[in-house]
Amino acid sequence: MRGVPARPTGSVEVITGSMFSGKTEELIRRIKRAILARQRVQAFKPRIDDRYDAHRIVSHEAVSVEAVAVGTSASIEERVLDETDVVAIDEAQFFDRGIIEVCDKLANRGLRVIAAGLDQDYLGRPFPPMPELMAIAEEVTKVHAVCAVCGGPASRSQRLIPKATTVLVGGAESYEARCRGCFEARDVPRTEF
Ligand SMILES: Nc1ncnc2c1ncn2[C@@H]1O[C@H](COP(=O)(O)OP(=O)(O)O)[C@@H](O)[C@H]1O
Ligand SMILES: Cc1cn([C@H]2C[C@H](O)[C@@H](COP(=O)(O)O)O2)c(=O)[nH]c1=O
Ligand SMILES: [Zn+2]
Repeated sequence: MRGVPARPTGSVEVITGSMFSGKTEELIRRIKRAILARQRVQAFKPRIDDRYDAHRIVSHEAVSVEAVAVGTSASIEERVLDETDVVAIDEAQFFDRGIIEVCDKLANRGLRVIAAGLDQDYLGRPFPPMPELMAIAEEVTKVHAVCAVCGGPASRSQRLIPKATTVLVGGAESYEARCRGCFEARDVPRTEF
């Protein structure tokens, strides 16, 4: 019949924002709704993020769902089963650039891909591969935390400890959410020394 797609249309959804903005909570909410709709969901997280649980995606409020920890984007592609409807990925900023093609391919196969990750690093720079993932996504949701300094909507992650590497896994002991005005792009906190 004319106008009726031959296969289900896949899509890529990105949930992004600063730390503590509710990205993981929103990802888990979408996963739970998909399961309620009897869709088959596979969830993944990067192996590097060992903060709370190796086999679960866990929010800062300790809400969690089961997930497989993988080291590379290729391992996600290898593990996706034929019968899977939804692929959910947390901490997408920690994956290699291949994650863009993997998400694109899965969506082209008809799957719904939902990826959550930081849009900016501790200096306020775009956090690869998130910008490209956002570019190929059908839908991008930006969520905001509460600024730890002024209480306004926070879009940035302030690093609180003096470490000048892009990757530094951590939580509230190492980072706080800040708005544009309160954020300071620097490696060493002024108040610490
Ligand atoms: N500054 C903050 N702003 C908003 N939520 C915060 C803040 N600090 C802690 N939280 C908690 O973090 C939760 C969001 O956690 P989570 O979904 O894991 O965020 P993200 O994945 O974006 O880091 C909120 O529901 C709230 O309880
Ligand atoms: C800003 C920034 C963050 N990280 C790390 C810190 C956490 O382990 C994750 C973000 O987790 P969340 O679920 O968004 O709270 O990323 C980093 O390695 N480098 C950075 O610049
Ligand atoms: Zn502020």
